Amino acid sequence: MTTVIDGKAVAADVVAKVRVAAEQLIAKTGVVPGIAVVIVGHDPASQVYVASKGKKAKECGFHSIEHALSSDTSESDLVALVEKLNADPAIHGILVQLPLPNHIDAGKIIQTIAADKDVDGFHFTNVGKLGTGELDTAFVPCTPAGSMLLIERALGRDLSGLNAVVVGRSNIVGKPMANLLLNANATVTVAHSRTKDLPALCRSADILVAAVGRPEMIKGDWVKPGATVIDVGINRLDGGANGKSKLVGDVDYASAAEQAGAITPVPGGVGPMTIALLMANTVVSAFRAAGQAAPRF
Ligand SMILES: NC(=O)C1=CN([C@@H]2O[C@H](COP(=O)(O)OP(=O)(O)OC[C@H]3O[C@@H](n4cnc5c(N)ncnc54)[C@H](OP(=O)(O)O)[C@@H]3O)[C@@H](O)[C@H]2O)C=CC1
Ligand SMILES: Nc1nc(=O)c2c([nH]1)NC[C@@H]1CN(c3ccc(C(=O)N[C@@H](CCC(=O)O)C(=O)O)cc3)C=[N+]21
Repeated sequence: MTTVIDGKAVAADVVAKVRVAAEQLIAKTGVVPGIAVVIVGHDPASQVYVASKGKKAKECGFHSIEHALSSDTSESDLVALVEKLNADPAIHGILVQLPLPNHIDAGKIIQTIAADKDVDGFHFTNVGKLGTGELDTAFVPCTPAGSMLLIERALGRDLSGLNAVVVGRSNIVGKPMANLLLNANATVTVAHSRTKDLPALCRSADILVAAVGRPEMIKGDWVKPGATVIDVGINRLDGGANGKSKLVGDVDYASAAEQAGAITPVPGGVGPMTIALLMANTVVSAFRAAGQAAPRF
């Protein structure tokens, strides 16, 4: 039987733990975890994510602020805002929603965020710590960290001896995902647009992570029977109910579910975990700022 991995339920568990941790920190030290989300421009999908981040932050008992800037905001104004947030003791986590408008150098903005408030885990310091296995003091990017929690829950054992294939090599998903799997002792292959015979490579995977951005690209006959399939893809297609767009992953769910041992749906898989791990990283940051041993998630 195929297990459908319920990312929504696991995310709700994580959020509940974050809330308890925040209450304990507040009771002990008076420090209230604070998160600032910055959005530039009016991309509708980005606005949806930013709204749900604010809502979850309130659920966790955090101090939560949002800066919505117009799409013609200059790079120097954005740098100045990030520097102000870096210096604000009430803020423990800063997230600048990506993508940014073309006239702003996203890399420059990311490196301006103080590494100890970089709850996205995109700053060089955090990338380096993940690469060298310093996970106790790193911030790990939320989507791969959330995917890893789902993998651990689905498999319930150490990953030694298992083959993992990550399709996609972006800095925000594919590469950090590969590093996490390697840290967990899986044997990892990272595939991308130049990979030869991707279907055959995917068929070798006990753990298959799809982070490609191509709707339903990975078919059932690319999936090894019994494999754990994690679909990171979020693709909006026309033709949903009531003229709305329909959300699909990078995996052809219907055919892949026939082969997989466990599989994440889209929506309701990795997406909710991303937001839950953002809350987890923020509460961890607040514990560190207060000089307290941080909880683990
Ligand atoms: N659930 C969530 O919380 C999140 C979901 N996402 C979703 O995950 C997906 C990936 O995001 P992201 O990593 O930012 O995307 P990017 O566009 O940055 O990276 C896509 C990767 O896929 C590879 N690729 C593209 N086409 C193919 C192909 N035909 N065969 C093999 N590899 C291919 C690219 O290869 P190359 O490097 O050679 O170009 C690249 O490495 C998207 O659907 C995005 O919306 C992203 C972030 C969070
Ligand atoms: N600095 C930065 N950090 C990010 O982490 C970041 C970002 N920029 N830019 C955009 C991507 C994308 N992302 C998602 C978050 C939640 C869902 C999510 O909650 N998805 C729901 C569905 C939501 C819907 O209906 O649209 C689900 O899959 O069930 C999806 C995608 C975070 N990202």
